Amino acid sequence: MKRPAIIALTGSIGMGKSTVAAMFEGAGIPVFDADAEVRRLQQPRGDLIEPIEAAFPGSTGPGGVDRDALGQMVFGDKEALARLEAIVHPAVARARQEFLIEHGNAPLVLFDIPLLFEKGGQENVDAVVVVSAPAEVQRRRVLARPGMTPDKFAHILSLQTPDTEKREKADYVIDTGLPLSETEDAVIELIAVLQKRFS
Ligand SMILES: CC(C)(COP(=O)(O)OP(=O)(O)OC[C@H]1O[C@@H](n2cnc3c(N)ncnc32)[C@H](O)[C@@H]1O)[C@@H](O)C(=O)NCCC(=O)NCCS
Ligand SMILES: Nc1ncnc2c1ncn2[C@@H]1O[C@H](COP(=O)(O)OP(=O)(O)OP(=O)(O)O)[C@@H](O)[C@H]1O
Repeated sequence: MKRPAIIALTGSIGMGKSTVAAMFEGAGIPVFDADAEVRRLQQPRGDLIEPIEAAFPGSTGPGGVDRDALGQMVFGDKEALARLEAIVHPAVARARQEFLIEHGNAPLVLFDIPLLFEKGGQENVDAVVVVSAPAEVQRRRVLARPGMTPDKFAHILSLQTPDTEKREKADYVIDTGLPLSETEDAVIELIAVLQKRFS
């Protein structure tokens, strides 16, 4: 059965996945955003509220999952993070399958998957795009975020496949250390290459 070519977009914290995914979307490519799906499912009445509250008492409230509180419970505790992932990731996988069915006639779709290499998902996609910028650019961007500390940043980095390894494993690398307009030009060029490759 014909299905869209699945392009995975990944990259480490602050490398620009969301920004580049928005560029693909702006160019008409359907985008599945794993992180946005997690946020949706963690909102009030979302499917993940009950199981997360049961596993992490006090981590939800009237506003849904309190992500700062939950982050404090899981970042720094490998066992707790694994328990959270076991709740969240199957729900995301289901939503991704539904998305694929919904866009069954598109030639290309983009899956924005922050933990693609960490979870071995690269086997199930047709091409992998990695967003990457110099480490000092990444650091500056991430430390500018509210609530981020050098320790938290270092810890999250330690959980993620190193950028150099991601670049090596990528089919295509998008440089996000450039001015936005240059990255956007590179994205448009890449879409043309992908359309040709998967036509
Ligand atoms: C723990 C939560 C509530 C913290 O939310 P918060 O808004 O504070 O942080 P945010 O989601 O922006 O994550 C910050 C950085 O940590 C990274 N990160 C998030 N979860 C993980 C993880 N399981 N392993 C490694 N890195 C992670 C993100 O890619 C990002 O670079 C949230 O990250 C979450 O629900 N994580 C579990 C689901 C998950 O694995 N999501 C990532 C892929 S879908
Ligand atoms: N050329 C560029 N490409 C992408 N992002 C850029 C570029 N120049 C500056 N930026 C800025 O860098 C930031 C990248 O953040 P973004 O949320 O896209 O990263 P992310 O990889 O999705 O992060 P996280 O893994 O933490 O969710 C944005 O504020 C964006 O405007």
